[in-house]
Amino acid sequence: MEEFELNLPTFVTSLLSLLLLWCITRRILVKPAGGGLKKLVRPPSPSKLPIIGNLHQVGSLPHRNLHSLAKKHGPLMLLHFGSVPVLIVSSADSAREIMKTHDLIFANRPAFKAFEKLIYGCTDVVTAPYGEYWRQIKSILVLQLLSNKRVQSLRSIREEETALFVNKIRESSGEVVNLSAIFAEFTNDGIGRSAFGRRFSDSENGKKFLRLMMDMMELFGYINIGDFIPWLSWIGRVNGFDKRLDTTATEIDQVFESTIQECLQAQKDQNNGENIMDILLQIYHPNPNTTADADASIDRDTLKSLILDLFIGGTDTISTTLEWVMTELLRHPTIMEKLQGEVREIIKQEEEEITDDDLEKMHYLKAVVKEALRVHPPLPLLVPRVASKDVQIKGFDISAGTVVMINAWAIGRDPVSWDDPEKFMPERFLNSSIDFRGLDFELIPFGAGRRGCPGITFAVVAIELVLANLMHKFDWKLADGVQGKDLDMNESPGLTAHRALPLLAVASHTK
Ligand code: HEM
Repeated sequence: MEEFELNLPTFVTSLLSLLLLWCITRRILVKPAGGGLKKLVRPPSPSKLPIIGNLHQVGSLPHRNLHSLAKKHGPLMLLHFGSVPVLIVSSADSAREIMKTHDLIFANRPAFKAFEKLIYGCTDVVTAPYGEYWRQIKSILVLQLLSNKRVQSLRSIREEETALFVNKIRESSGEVVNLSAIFAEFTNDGIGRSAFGRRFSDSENGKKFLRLMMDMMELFGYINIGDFIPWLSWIGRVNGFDKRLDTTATEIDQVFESTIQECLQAQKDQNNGENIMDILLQIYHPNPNTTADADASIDRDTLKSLILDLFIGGTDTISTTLEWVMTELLRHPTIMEKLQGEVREIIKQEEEEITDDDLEKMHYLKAVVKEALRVHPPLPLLVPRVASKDVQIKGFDISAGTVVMINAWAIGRDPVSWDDPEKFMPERFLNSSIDFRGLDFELIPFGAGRRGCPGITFAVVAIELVLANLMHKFDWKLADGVQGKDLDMNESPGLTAHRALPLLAVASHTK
């Protein structure tokens, strides 16, 4: 009988090969309930490169590049950013599947390093993992800070800031004004006053905070290779990304600490009008005589991260919307005239204040804002979600851990949902019930479902009020004789899609 000899290298090699084969087949084959092996059906994918996957196809304006890819591969497309599977959703139908039918499975957010470092370990509403903690802080945000009652109570701040902003334009009547810069200052000061009771542009600390916010938004927009290819995360240490994260996080915290101390002092001196920081300090420190330090650090971090959400959510998005609304109106003078006609018909006197009740009567104004949000959603890819378990979407198998990006920019231009989608035509909304509150998936600039934006009312009232004032009090034309058709329409890279070039226009006072 031939003796069986154990050849160790051959045995180890065979064992490893079998193990590898098992891992590979396990990835692509699963056992269905009835037994047997079933091949997983993945959404179509463009071809990818080793290691980086499809990262090279994303470019600096991902919503545009992904839209072009989706035209070839379909409204559900599977890409790979390094080793991470990323599902790109580009139709209303597929978005409904993600944010309504399977909303719970897609209620999580991916944990990117920039979020973790800059937002106190993802302790805020935007980036917190789905679960009990997120539910608690979202309800604080929704019920205490962004409720209709609160939005109403912040009305005087909104109106005062709008009046200041109108004055600033009036003073530069006949001269070129940089509307992009004015909109950014307006939203920062509005949120600054609502959050801390003071205008940011007035103090050194405030100016520093604004600079840090800009750094933060830039860092959020940066693709950190380590988030997608973990074994390359050392690159962040070499290229300075990690250092920038650390420095920005430390500086933001210093500004927060001194602002909290100022607010506590102002509370003691009773010389502060109620603002969001005060409300948060009351929630976490019911006894006004105890200092915030006495409490657990999570409370203090949560407080800071909730304030950060107001800035992340409520400044860039609102100013970007205003920038694009005015861009479209300057490109379409007939639409601007029609809108001015509506506003001036409702508010007859030049010095009359525009109230929230007046806004309710301005149907064309609402249609103009909707149309601008359709073609220029400020967050064109919304905020990414992640699948918490395996699920089937429209017959395709999606694995747990897949990141999901919903291309609201592409959905707003989908000819399946919209006639003449490239045309700026507010009239399409006049006899339509389509709204942006998360029920109509062809128009989702604010997302939808559990993780949908809680700041819609806050944002929309601010945008409508500014726009109504701009239309009521001024006539507008583009600066330097630029014709509407020649206006640069490029977007800048980053999380929010601003105009690449500032919007320059000339206002003249209405007679
Ligand atoms: C034009 C203005 C705004 C736009 C276009 C916008 C858009 C969005 C989008 C697309 C999301 C993600 C939704 C999803 O995943 O389904 C979101 C989430 C969020 N927004 Fe807004 N937003 C705006 C204004 C605001 C304002 C004013 C605030 C607060 C003051 C705010 C606070 C938030 C928060 C906290 C979340 C996270 C919700 C969660 O993950 O549970 N947003 N927003």
